[in-house]
Amino acid sequence: MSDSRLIAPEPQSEDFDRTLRPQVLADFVGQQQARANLSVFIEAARSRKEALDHVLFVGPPGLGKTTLAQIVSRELGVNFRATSGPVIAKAGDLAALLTNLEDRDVLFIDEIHRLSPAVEEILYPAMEDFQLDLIIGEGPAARSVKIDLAKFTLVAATTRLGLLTTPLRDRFGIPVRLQFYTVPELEHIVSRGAKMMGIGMTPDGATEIARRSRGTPRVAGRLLRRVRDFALVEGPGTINREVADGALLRLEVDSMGFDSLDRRYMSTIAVSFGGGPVGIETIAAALSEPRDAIEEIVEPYLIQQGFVQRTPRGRMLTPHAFRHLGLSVPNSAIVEQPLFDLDN
Ligand SMILES: Nc1ncnc2c1ncn2[C@@H]1O[C@H](COP(=O)(O)OP(=O)(O)OP(=O)(O)O)[C@@H](O)[C@H]1O
Ligand SMILES: [Mg+2]
Repeated sequence: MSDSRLIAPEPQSEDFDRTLRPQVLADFVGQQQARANLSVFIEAARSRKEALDHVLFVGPPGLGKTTLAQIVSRELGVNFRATSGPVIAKAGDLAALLTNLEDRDVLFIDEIHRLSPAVEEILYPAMEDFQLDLIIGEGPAARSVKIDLAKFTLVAATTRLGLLTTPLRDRFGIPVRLQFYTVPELEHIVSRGAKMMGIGMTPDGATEIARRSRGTPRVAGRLLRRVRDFALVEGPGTINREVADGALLRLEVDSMGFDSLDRRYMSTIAVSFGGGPVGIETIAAALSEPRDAIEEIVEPYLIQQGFVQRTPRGRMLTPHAFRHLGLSVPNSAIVEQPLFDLDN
């Protein structure tokens, strides 16, 4: 996926993430249910002076998984150590991290679905019994040693729950699924961001950006920054609806917040495959984009908005998508009931 994709929810270099990142649970907008539950569990763990149960954050990129992980450790008042699945190459790497933890510390593993199986094996007893089972040496001289670990909290994040093994999934006492944000929630985030950047913004300006942020705070922040540039250089210096709309159109973010890849995805299915059903591999090949990126980044929002459906026979466009593309709705686009959400 190209790095220049403006509304790409994955982090990009010039992100001003750090300044806008909420630091405490109370400043974290949206995800109401997740927030309410977390605050109870955190409070309980704190008052018992025990480690919080292991937490798994699941959801599309840019919804706040990393932010929440940091907030959890801050609210617990413990150390935060961060790593990620692909970085932990060997069992020994994880062992080194685990043995350095203190009681109740948070170990954050991002992209946990990308842990190697050998490393995952180490994690099971560590999570369950706070023990490391290591094999030292090889062949007949090999022996296993058990090392006691501090009672830590593993906080993990994944965009692909479906890629986690069941035993790993089952070891998280607190699974938290993050949802796309509503427009009012994103308005709140965008207004707060504008304030922090010291730029004026009218309520309708905030609404316009919020509506076109694909339900994703990271996208909202990025659009805000681009719109601010237009407002300062070519506009009235304040972000109102006209400025936001003009800027976003020039950035090829359409009225629904879809960008050129979203539109290419939908028009490929519409034009080349008669609206579907068509398999994900075929779509990926037609778009010359990696399948993972399409499944992780493009599809979740289009599905949530009801523009695409996952059916047992492949992806299908809904009438909304045809209308959005300005195409007539073919008879074949009858709404099929999705079997169930295959969960990535
Ligand atoms: N609820 C929120 N309120 C305000 N800003 C938020 C909120 N959630 C996320 N953000 C902002 O969105 C950006 C992305 O958040 P974060 O990095 O936590 O996402 P993520 O889910 O970890 O993404 P990825 O899957 O790519 O790692 C950050 O700049 C963060 O400040
Ligand atoms: Mg993250």
